[in-house]
Parts: sequence; C-alpha cells; structure tokens
Amino acid sequence: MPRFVDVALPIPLDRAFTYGLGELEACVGARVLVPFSGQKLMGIVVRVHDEAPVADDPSKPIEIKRVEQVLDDEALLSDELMELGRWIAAYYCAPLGETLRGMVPLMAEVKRHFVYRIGERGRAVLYEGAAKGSSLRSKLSADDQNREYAALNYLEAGDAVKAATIRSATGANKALLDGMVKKKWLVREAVAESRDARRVEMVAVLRDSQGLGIREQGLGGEGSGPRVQGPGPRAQGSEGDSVAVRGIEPEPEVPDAGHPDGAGAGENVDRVSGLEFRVSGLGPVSEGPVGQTPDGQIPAELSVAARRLPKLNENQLAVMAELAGCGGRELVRELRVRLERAGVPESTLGTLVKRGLVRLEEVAQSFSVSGLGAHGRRFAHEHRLNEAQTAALATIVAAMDKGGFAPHLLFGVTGSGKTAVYIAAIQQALDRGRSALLLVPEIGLTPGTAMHMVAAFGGEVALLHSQLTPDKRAEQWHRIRRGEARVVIGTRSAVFSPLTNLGLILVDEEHDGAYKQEETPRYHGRDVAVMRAKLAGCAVVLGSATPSLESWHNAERGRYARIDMLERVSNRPMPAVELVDMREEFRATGQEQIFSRKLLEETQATLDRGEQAIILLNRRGYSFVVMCRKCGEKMECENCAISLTYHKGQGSGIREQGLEGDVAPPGSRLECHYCGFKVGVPKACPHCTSEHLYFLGAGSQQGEERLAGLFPGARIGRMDRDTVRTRGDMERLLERLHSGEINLLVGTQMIAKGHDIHGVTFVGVVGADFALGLPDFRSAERVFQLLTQVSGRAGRGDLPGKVLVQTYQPAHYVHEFSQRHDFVGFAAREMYFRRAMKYPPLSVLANVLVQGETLEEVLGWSARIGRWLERKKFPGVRVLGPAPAPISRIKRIYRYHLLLKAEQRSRLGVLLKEFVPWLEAEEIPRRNVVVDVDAVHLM
Ligand SMILES: Nc1ncnc2c1ncn2[C@@H]1O[C@H](COP(=O)(O)OP(=O)(O)OP(=O)(O)O)[C@@H](O)[C@H]1O
Ligand SMILES: [Zn+2]
Repeated sequence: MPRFVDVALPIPLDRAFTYGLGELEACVGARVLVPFSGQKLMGIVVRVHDEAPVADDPSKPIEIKRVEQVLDDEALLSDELMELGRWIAAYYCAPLGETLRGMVPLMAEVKRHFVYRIGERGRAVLYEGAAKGSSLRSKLSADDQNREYAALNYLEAGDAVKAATIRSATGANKALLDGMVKKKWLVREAVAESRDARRVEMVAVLRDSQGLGIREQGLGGEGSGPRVQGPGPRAQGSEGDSVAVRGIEPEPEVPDAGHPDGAGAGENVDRVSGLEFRVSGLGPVSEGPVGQTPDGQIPAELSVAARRLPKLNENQLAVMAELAGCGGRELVRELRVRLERAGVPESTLGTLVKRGLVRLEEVAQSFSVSGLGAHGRRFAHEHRLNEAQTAALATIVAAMDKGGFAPHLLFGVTGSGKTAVYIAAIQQALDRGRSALLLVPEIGLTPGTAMHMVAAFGGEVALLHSQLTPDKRAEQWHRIRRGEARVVIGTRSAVFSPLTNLGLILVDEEHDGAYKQEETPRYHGRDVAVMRAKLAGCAVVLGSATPSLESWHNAERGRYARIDMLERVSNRPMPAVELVDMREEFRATGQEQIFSRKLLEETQATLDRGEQAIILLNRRGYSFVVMCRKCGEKMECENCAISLTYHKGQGSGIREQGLEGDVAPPGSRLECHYCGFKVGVPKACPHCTSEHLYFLGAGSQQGEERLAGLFPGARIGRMDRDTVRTRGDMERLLERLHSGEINLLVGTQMIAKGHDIHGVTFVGVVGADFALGLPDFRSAERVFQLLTQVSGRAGRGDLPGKVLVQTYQPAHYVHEFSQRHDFVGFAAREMYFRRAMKYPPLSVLANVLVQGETLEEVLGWSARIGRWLERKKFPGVRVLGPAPAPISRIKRIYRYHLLLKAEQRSRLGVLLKEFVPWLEAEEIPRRNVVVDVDAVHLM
C-alpha cells in the first residue's frame, strides 16, 4: 500500500507537499484535508507513492505530517482534467494548487454530510439479485444481505439520500452503506448541510437522460419531419433494444401557460389527449457525413434507442406534457398552479418522482426558471438550416466522426445564424452518445443563447453562471459528473466541467475579453478550451464574426480549419454603415454636441416608421471627466489613478443648462469605476477652491437624458451596468425590447453583445473611436470588434438596417474596413502592424506586473527585475520597461510593469522557468509579481 501522497495546496507556492497516509487510502485527483502551518487546508492529491522524503540534513529527520481526512473515494478530477490543470499551471506560470482549486468548485463542502446514490454496479446487482436470488459468497449475514438489497431497492430511483434516512427506511446502517460504497454498489457524495430555506425553491425536472426515451418534440413546432434546431429526440440508453420514440408533442399554439389568462383547464386536457407515443423500428444512427442529403436535412437524427417505455395514466401524462412544454423544467410552485387548473391531483407529481420520471431539484430563487416557458416559445420557431449552416454543421460532424482533436474557427458574420449551428452540432454529439460544452463570455449579458439551449435540450443542460451560489455550483458539478447533464453551457470556468466522453467544445464570441481570467491562474478560457479538446481528443469550434487575431492567425497558418458563414440568413443584407465627421459637424454648427444632426434625423425617422433604434455611448455615468476650469485639475479617485465619473442623482432640481459650477441634484456623486470609491460632487475645486467645475464627456446616463428631451414620444430604455445588475434585469430589459415596449435603447457596449432583436433597424454610434487612443496595441482590434458587433444588431429582422458612426478620426483604417464589413481586410492590415511592431499574434507576450502598497517597494522590485533581465540577456526575448502601468495605481496599489516579447513561445518559456525560482531566491514575494502570459488587458 502506498504510504505517501503529494498534495497541491491552494497557496501561492509553486510546489506540492508530501504527507503520510497512515491507514488511509487516496488516489490522484481526490481531495484531502491536511495540516499546514497551523491550519487545516484542503488540497488535491497529485501523486501517490512510497518515497519517503529525504532530509537535507540527516541529523534532523523530517517529520512527515499525516493526511487527516480523505474526502473522496474516487478521483474528483479525471486524468484529463488533472492533465489540463498541470498544463495551465506550467503555461500560465501559476501554482498548481491554486490552479486545481479553481477547477473543482467543491471547496465549500468540507463541513458537509454525505449522501448515497445507487451506482451502476449496484443496479446490476439489484437486477441480478431479483433474477437469481442473493449471492451465496457474501461474508455478510443473511440479514445484512437483505438490508443491502433493501437499500439498493430504496435507492433505485437514483436520488441522493442521507445515511440516516436510508437506515430508518431499510435498517442498513452507515457501516453497511460504506461497505457497499467500497464494492462500488453505491456512490457517496458530500453535500451541504443546511440550506437557507427562504432562498431556495423546488424545480421539477423531466428525467430524460435516464433512458426513458421521453422528449418533448418541439415547443410549438409542426411536429413532423426531421428538424435541426430545437429539441429533438436522440439516442440514449443502451443500444440493445431498438425502439424509437417520437416523444411528446404539445400542440403548436398553446398560449404561455404561465400567463393568468393562458391555458385554462380545457387546454391542458387537450394537450394531454394530443400526446402520442409513436414507436417504430429504426435504422442505425447517423451513418455518413451529415449535410449530404439533397434537401440539406440531417439524416437519421430521429433515431432513438430507448430502454423502456413507461406506462402512464392520463394525469401523469398531463404532468409530463406540462413539463415538456416548458423546456423540461419548471418551478414546482408554478406547475402546481397549472395542474390545479387542469384538474390534475397534486399527488401525481409525487408519483412521477417516485417512479423516477421526474426529479426534484432545488434552485436558488434568483434563477429564473419561470419565464422559460415564454422564452422557450419565442425561441422555438425553428429554421431549416440554410446552405452555409448545413455545410458548417457537416464539417463539424465530419470532424466528430473522424475522431481526435480537430480545432475549427467558425467565422460567421453577425446574423449568419451561428446559434442554430451550435444547437444542431450539440444534438449530433448527443446522438453519438457524447457530451458537449458551450462556452459563452457572460451568460448574464446574453441570456438569449442560454435560453435557446435550455429550450433545445431541457433537463440535459447544466447552466454554469457567475450568480450560482457555491452550493448550487457544487450541485451542478455533481450532476455533470454523474452524466445527468451532458450539455454544459457556461462562462470560462465551465471549461473545467467534469464531462466525460466529450464530443464537442464550442466557444461562442471567441474574441471576447471576458474569457481571460484576471486573477491567478490567469488563463484564457478559449485557449484552455482548445487544450481540453486536445486532451479529450475531440472537436472544438471557436465562433465569431470578429475573430481574435490570435485565432485568425492560427487559421491562416492552418492550425485551425476555417469554416465560413459569410452571409446573413434569409438573404438579409448587412446594414449600410455611414460615417459622420464630427469635426465637420462642429464647423457647421459651431457647437459641441453629443449627437449629430444626422443621427437625430435618422433616429426620428426610425421611430416614425414604428421601428426600433439603438444608440451606443460606450461610457456609463453622466460625464466621465470632471475638471476645474481655473486650475485644470481633474477630479481623481483617492485610491486609483483614474478620473472620477459623474453620476447624476435622480432627485429634483435638475438644471437644463449644463452643470457648470452648479450644485448637482440630490443623490449625485462622483464614482470610481475601478474601485467603487464614491464622493459627493464638490461645490468647489479641491485644489484651487474655484467654483468653476466643468463636466466633460457624455456617458450613457446623459445620453438617455438628452434623448428623452429630444424625443419626448419615444419609449426609452437604458442598458449599462447601472441599470442591468443581474441576469434578471437583462432578461426583463430584453423582453421589453422584443415586445417593442422600448423603441429607443441607449447603452454601453453591453448593447453590442449577440442580442437578436428583430425590430432594430437603426444603430447610432457615439464616441466609440475614443478607445483608439488607448495605450494598448489591441485598441484598433477592439474598436473594430465593437463597431462590427454593434452594427450587427441592425437589420436582423425583415427590414434592412442602417448604421451611423460619429467619429473624429474618419480616416482611420478601422472605419474603412468596418464600413465595408471587411474583417478579412482589417485583419490583414492589422497583422501588418503587429508584424512590424512584433506584437501578438506575431510574437508571444507576457506582462510582468509588479504591484505593492508603497511606491518605493514597487520601484525597487521592478528595477531589480529589470536589471536581472538585462544581465541574463535571454535570447529571442525583448524586454520593455520597467515603466508605470498605464493605470499606475488601483485600489491604493502601485503598479509597474515590464513587457516581455518573445519570437517563440519556447524562448519565453526558458525565461519564465528561471524567473520564478529567482524571485523566490531574491525574496521578492510571489503575490507582488504577477506574470500574465498572453496578457489581454495591458492597462
Ligand atoms: N436557417 C435559418 N433561416 C432563417 N432564419 C434563421 C436561420 N438560422 C437562424 N436564423 C435566425 O437568424 C437570426 C440570427 O441568428 P443568430 O443569433 O444565431 O446569429 P449569429 O450568427 O449568432 O449572430 P451574432 O454574431 O450577431 O450573434 C436569429 O433570429 C435566428 O433565429
Ligand atoms: Zn478608485
């Protein structure tokens, strides 16, 4: 028996620690509790071995500490994920323990109790036992054997149950249960002890992944013929019994049942009688490349192998149908109301839970499952994939079928219908018995994509977003690991989901900076996704209308296969983009205005036509600079080297004529957007006591106020981080846009994110090229992305769109290319600049950020690092700096940085390998020196 384990601990040290095991057993990838400098820490076993550590000084033998507790019987992190963790730690120069900690969201589980679930082997035993009687070879007494069977029976439905509950129901005590865990009949899991009952409610979930073969066919579809988008039945369960199930088909035009005057009793009953299980024989699942059928349909995708068909009475069918009709899950509270109206007894739900057809889950109340019904119906209108989509899908499916690592860049213009391709591709992965992962930059900002997925895959989706509580996150994690959720949608850390048998990884809006983690480990979710696909040996698709130059470069070098979708769906044209030269505008009007005459005209015309307009003002707040007219000083944050932003209060007393020297309305404040620091608006300049304060630069709040004055009849909405704080806020705002309740939307770059609002025909852009002046080599790329993405919101419905961009730099090449929707041209031009300046992707870059509480120590450390690098002269690496970071102080922390530019990654690797030990030897604290490999944000 191995005697030692090496444990990676969540501390900023780049090594593992050896502990003795004693009588305990542990495997690589399991969590353990160990003593560490006076405290108890949870770490992950990275090696199990027999090599006693040798002391440097033999006269002082090392005292080996013991592992206190092993928390997992099996590896929590699979070999694949452990390997990924090691790669991240090495590539991003991060301590392994801190890296692994971020990969398992279960650190909150220590003081928890255990629950038991039936395992695969337990099921086999149960069925065999039923057929042949109990095993004679067991050492247990006949009574204990009976208790074991009773426990298996009790757990058969698959739910997780506490030991105490099992004992009272079956007499099996904890020792007996743990014996069963050892035999792998049962699985043991740690879960949270207590829940805050007020914040949690129950959701009923259709258990379709359990081989029951029941799927809703579509929400409002016609119900026949193969369809590509939307929920379709798929292969599940064992292959043995070939039975195809066409599933439950709710009738098309059922009104949103959640609506008070919606589904009455009659309608629900109608829906019940409309149910049908059609069973037919079936051919093999999907042979041959998809997309080669003449009509562009996916062949054989309706093939479903189901293990057994449950017999249900009418009431039970009603509940199943109701659940299927709202995407496979619904709040129990809501469901009850509707079932009561339909005259279905309350106990029916309980019966279905007992029969294992429906599962109850707890959700935090903030998770708005309710409303999915309405969303589901809106999303449900399905499209037959067009030629480009079909070809894209065929390429992805071919890669999946060929097997092995296959990276792709899906370059699809805005409105080309990438989401439908994602859904179809995920479906194909599931049909092949494999799992799929979809990464999105931020679920809260684009709830649409997630809703589409939930509508399409119902209970098989695990949604991992930032608003999950640690408990919820842990629960989702277990669900995924058990294979109950084979489709994971989430933000960057979802790339660590414990999915097995991955078939496909999709990264939507792969250019988005939100994929970059700005704390240790500073990984890039997109690049980790590619690595995960490599380790899993599966296909990966990075999708965007404005790919990052990194991915574009990889495609040009042939590392990624490129898939193009160059046209919008349904022959919709790209919007016409026009520039307004704001210097001309000033000359003509003699006034500095936020909005040009042309922009106001176009907005008015759009509203007059009954269409919707969007106006981008990419700064939040009212004014983003407050300056003294007399001494010229700007109001800065106490903690950061950043101008304070003026946020206007909502109190009365708003003056129409500017704000100069005036008291701001009640509730007004100056705010730092980096640290959150707030102060009241001073009556006089703190530097020179002059009363002439000057408010410059219009943010979205001012934009809204001005537009309200200019268009009194407009129904205005604002979308920025002040008005949208939660996913719920965003969902409500989008709902009001979809319904047309809002016809003029003003906001920051949030409005540019993948929203698909069909009524928008005009987009106005104010001050977006301001960012061209930022000291970051990616500034042109970012402005191009923003212009293209925001333009992409126009003309997504039946009417064509128009875009007006106000600029002070009309000659900049960003405008030239974005006006023509020419990403390829832009990329070529930008690549030329990157090559000349040796910037990524034509070099490898790491940002070494030195930070500390006093300027002296920061200067001292960065100077020493600079001198060391100069002395070492690492070949193939250029060092820029040390210099103050563009934002030289944030949250009272001083910041200096050095940029390392290497011709090849291996050259940078050589440097970094020596750098970290050198820091340690020099006693420069690790947490004060951040090494940001492939840095995205250089400010
Ligand atoms: N084959 C199709 N025929 C008609 N409409 C389609 C088809 N496929 C998708 N659509 C619709 O086209 C619209 C745009 O699709 P989607 O939102 O997926 O675009 P996208 O490529 O993700 O764009 P963006 O990059 O701007 O987010 C949606 O309203 C979608 O329902
Ligand atoms: Zn600040």
